[in-house]
Amino acid sequence: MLEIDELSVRLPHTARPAIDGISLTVAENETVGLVGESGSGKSLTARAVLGLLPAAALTAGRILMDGADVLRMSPAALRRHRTHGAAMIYQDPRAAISPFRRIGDFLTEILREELGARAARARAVELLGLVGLPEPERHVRQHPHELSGGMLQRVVIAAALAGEPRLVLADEPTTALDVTTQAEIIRLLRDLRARTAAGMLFITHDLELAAMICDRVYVMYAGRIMETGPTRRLFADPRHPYTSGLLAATPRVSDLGALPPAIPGRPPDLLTALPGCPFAPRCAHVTESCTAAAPSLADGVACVKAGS
Ligand SMILES: Nc1ncnc2c1ncn2[C@@H]1O[C@H](COP(=O)(O)OP(=O)(O)OP(=O)(O)O)[C@@H](O)[C@H]1O
Repeated sequence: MLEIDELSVRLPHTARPAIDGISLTVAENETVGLVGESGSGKSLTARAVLGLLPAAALTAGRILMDGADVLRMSPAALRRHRTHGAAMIYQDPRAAISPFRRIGDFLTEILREELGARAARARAVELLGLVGLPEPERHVRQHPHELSGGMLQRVVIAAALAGEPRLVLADEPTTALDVTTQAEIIRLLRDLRARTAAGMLFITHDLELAAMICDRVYVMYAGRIMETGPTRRLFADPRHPYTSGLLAATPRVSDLGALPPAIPGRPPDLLTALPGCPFAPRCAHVTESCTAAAPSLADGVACVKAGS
């Protein structure tokens, strides 16, 4: 359904591409994780899929959605793509919905043009029921401040589902929520997956969270895919030192206050060119060949050591 083919995105006044030749697929009914630290290019990838890159960005490669290239769509095709093709669930529901608008108006905005006011309102009520809100008829008349963060995130999910999109892009959809609500939203997304044929690209910095919901995972670093594979395999047998580092650095309650080992150093910014493997400066297994040229993704891993 979604096939990203060698996508590169370069932003103005930068020394290297923010997205550097990534290839990625999502099939119908599949949930795929895109995992990595802040700044690795995850959100930019989602924006590219929606055709929402900054105007000054230079792109190469293709983003095929059911065979049509998003990077070459007409404005009319793009508009259609953003409701029925791919829809985004954003991180912070309070930032996504204007505090002055009723929930019903927020939802019908997307539907009114196609369905007319009456049918749009009925559909809004139906959608609120679909995402598990207890009193849809009442909620359409309410303002955002009358709902909790978790309820509002359900409204945002309902809005994303309004056009029955083929693909849902979920960008850190639970980061702004407390842990109980986070678990409820993950359960809802899993449940919706069983009831719709939509595929999902689930973006997170949290590998554990990705494991709860994703069939496959892509691990991204400095605009490149470092490793990819079925979630279970990736967890049981991480092959790239970055994946192992991310897993080891995930805090667990059972550690009883002991801090997990962090990956030393910071991810690189966009102002320095990186001739070799972008992870090399932080990698415990670095060899001379790592800094000479960036290893390409072969057999699911982009690493000289893991690939040998
Ligand atoms: N509109 C923009 N203008 C300039 N730089 C940008 C723009 N959008 C993103 N970037 C830069 O591109 C890089 C990738 O950003 P992106 O938001 O995709 O990362 P991310 O992995 O989603 O991180 P986060 O989890 O913090 O959102 C970062 O270095 C960021 O500063």
